[in-house]
Amino acid sequence: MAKKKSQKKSNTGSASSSLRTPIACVLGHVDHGKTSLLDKIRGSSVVAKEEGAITQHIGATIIPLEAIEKMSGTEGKMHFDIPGLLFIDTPGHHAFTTLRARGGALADMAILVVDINEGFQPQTIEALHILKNFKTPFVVAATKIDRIHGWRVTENAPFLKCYKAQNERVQTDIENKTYEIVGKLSEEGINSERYDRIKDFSKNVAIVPVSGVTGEGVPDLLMVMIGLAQRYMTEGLSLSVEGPGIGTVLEVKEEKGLGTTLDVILYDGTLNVGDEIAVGGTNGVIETKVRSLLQPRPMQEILTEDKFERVKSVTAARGIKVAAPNLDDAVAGSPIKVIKGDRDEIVDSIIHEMEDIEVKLSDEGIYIKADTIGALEALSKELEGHNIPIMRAEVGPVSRHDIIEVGTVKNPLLSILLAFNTQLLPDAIDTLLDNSMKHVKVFQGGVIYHLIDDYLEWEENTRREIEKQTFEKLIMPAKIILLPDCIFRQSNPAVVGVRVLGGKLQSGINLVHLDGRKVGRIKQIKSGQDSISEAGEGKEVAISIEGPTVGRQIDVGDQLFVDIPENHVKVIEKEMLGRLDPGMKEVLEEFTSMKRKDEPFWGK
Ligand SMILES: Nc1nc2c(ncn2[C@@H]2O[C@H](COP(=O)(O)OP(=O)(O)OP(=O)(O)O)[C@@H](O)[C@H]2O)c(=O)[nH]1
Repeated sequence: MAKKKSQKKSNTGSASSSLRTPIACVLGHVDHGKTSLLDKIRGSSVVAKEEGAITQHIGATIIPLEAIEKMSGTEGKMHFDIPGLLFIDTPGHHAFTTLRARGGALADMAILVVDINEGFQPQTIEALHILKNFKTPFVVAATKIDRIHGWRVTENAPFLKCYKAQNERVQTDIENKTYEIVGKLSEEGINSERYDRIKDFSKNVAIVPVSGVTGEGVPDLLMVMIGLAQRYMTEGLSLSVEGPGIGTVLEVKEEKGLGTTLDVILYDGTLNVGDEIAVGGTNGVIETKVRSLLQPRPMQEILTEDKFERVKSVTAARGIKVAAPNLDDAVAGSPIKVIKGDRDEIVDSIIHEMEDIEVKLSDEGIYIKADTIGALEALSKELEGHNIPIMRAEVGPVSRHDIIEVGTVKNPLLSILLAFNTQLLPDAIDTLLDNSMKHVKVFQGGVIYHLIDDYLEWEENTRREIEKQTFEKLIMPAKIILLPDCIFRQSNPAVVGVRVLGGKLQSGINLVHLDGRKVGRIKQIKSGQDSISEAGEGKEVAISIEGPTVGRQIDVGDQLFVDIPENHVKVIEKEMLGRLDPGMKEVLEEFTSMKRKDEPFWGK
């Protein structure tokens, strides 16, 4: 398992007292049970811990170690320094990629949710690629085990305990389905195993069978996560509680009576009311002062008028709402830092982090836009995987200017804009309707693989259409022989019976002898009384040829080629060779070798 980037070691207290709560995100395919699992994790830990002890934060929930130990029945049996786990409340890869910190993912670890009955689906793979790109350690939760036919429910029980209580068929079913997931992960270059069979967690991804509804396996899942964090990530989790606060903006939200506020995950240091802060905005870095820090009121006080409780100071890691002036332009996913020490350096570091987009750009390619840096990166990585080149990548809504830029791209397959999770501004829509922008195509969507699939499908169809138009105009190879007893007219035009020996004979084209001498142009092809435009291999037809006289320039038994122009040969050899039938290919080879006898590079 990859380690997170190491962070500055804390200089306060012992290692154990300075470990912060690891931040976890839940990812996976639509409907595979992300929300249910998160709810279950929150719900069962509320049960496990006495009322009020579980802390619901802004945008996140902390599951304290004590609650995890109680659920799994491991209290006092093992020693952990990790204080618990902080789960980001919004599941899905959009949240994951938006939440950035230190140029990577904010989440220290992740749960990849896979419905055990459905297995890997497109978004599972997409999520896996994102986790791989960010080098985020993860655990696979194989959900919906309670849907396996014959499953005996033992609510919220550890997995192994309830696994033993199942009949043999159910056990075999789980084994097989788990190994299907192992197989899929292996295709992606990842070793994995059911968690209880893993000896070295640094080399294998753990798969924990769970139910987000009946709760089996949830204690095991949490234990595995705590264990992983404790054993492999402690360096990245060291924390200077007393240092200036650093966090990531989860959401920019308008709140009644408070104006624009920021929901922030504070992952390092302390944030106080009155602190000066810097945060990334659409028009540069915003510098402002914390007016208030707010957290949700405890359950029992929910009926009071004010839904938030004010606090003076908070320390990492936790979710908190920040109220301050001038936050309207703040951007979700941007860093937020307490200004202490060198102001310019802090502002620069925010600018740098906001601009630090890892997208490989090409000289020729499509345009992409997304609502956040993380989303842009995730999209670009997936495009890279499909070998789709990107010329430009930007954060923000699609503007008129963007459409005009795309409009300058001449290649019809690349005058494309993919807008991921971001809107088209009204002037962009107007511009798209303009006649001069007819070749510009915009794809919009909120699911990366849908967006890419839509584009690829369109691209394939358009490419085929363009090829069809090009190929329809091409003169194709053909070789014919003049048949005996079929001279219908000597000349002006000569009308003769021929058999097509190979290729496709078209009217309106020129014929040459096998040595290249010119013969004349086919005026018409007739099959019986019908005039036809082309004749394939084996067909016997009558053709009228302008130019030659039978008995002089041509005669019975002569074999003739269609004279293919040089630029047509180029296109056929480059683009169509794979699609030519063997007879046509053979004729093309004969024809080009005749042409290349004197000019080796003819048609190349
Ligand atoms: N029986 C059973 N049903 C489950 C389980 N997990 C989820 N479901 C059901 O599956 C459906 C989808 O679950 P969600 O938790 O909403 O899935 P999700 O991945 O969050 O879905 P999106 O937010 O739409 O991506 C719901 O009807 C859940 O009740 C499970 O472990 N067991």
